[in-house]
Amino acid sequence: MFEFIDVKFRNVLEVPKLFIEKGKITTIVGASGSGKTTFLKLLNKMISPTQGRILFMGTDLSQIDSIAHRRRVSLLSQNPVIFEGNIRDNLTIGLKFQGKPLPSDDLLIDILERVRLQKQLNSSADTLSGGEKQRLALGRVLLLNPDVYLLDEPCSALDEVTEELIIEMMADLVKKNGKTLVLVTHSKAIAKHYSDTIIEVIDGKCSGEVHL
Ligand SMILES: Nc1ncnc2c1ncn2[C@@H]1O[C@H](COP(=O)(O)OP(=O)(O)OP(=O)(O)O)[C@@H](O)[C@H]1O
Repeated sequence: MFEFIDVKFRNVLEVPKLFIEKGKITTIVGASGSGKTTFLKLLNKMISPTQGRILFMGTDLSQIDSIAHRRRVSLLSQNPVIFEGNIRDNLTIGLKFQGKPLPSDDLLIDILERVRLQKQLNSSADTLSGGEKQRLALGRVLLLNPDVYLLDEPCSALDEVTEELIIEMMADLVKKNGKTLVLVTHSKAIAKHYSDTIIEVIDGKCSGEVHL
């Protein structure tokens, strides 16, 4: 689905050759500051290579409209923004930006269940804990229904049990709905258990698949 050819981004990240497969789970591991977030940002065209090329379904990303691309490839950042307002507003804000019709409350409640957030749609979002905010933001991305999910440590504020449930839910989505997941995680256990491919970034260099 993605192919990296001699890619560099400034002196931050170097990816000589790499494939990311459609319909699979690819996990990115590496030390803090090694370049994992930069890798995800290249995939959804938030930044562009300063050298080399990235192909998406065979087309150079430089030839693809950035906004159209981000509708197909959604990035959930490490510290997602939670907007003023209630849970419903926060779930639907992405759809509103995209000019898409708003879903029924039943669908929104189903999304909250999938991200294991036991809150009412009308309750305020700013009093949520860090981990609850993470799950709310994941719910927002699920509603956008992209082809590719780029999740940057989506469970960093969650306990192990909830983390497992959330990753399990995402893995199910990949299997049943043919989605593609690229996941940054610090958990080697999660990486080992769920990944089809594990990629390690070491000091800004990403040389392909590793076996943990
Ligand atoms: N646009 C940029 N220009 C220059 N340097 C950058 C840019 N973006 C990030 N960096 C630097 O590149 C390095 C890698 O950053 P990145 O956020 O990709 O790391 P990371 O592996 O995701 O870290 P963490 O696990 O702590 O989130 C950092 O030292 C960061 O300061």
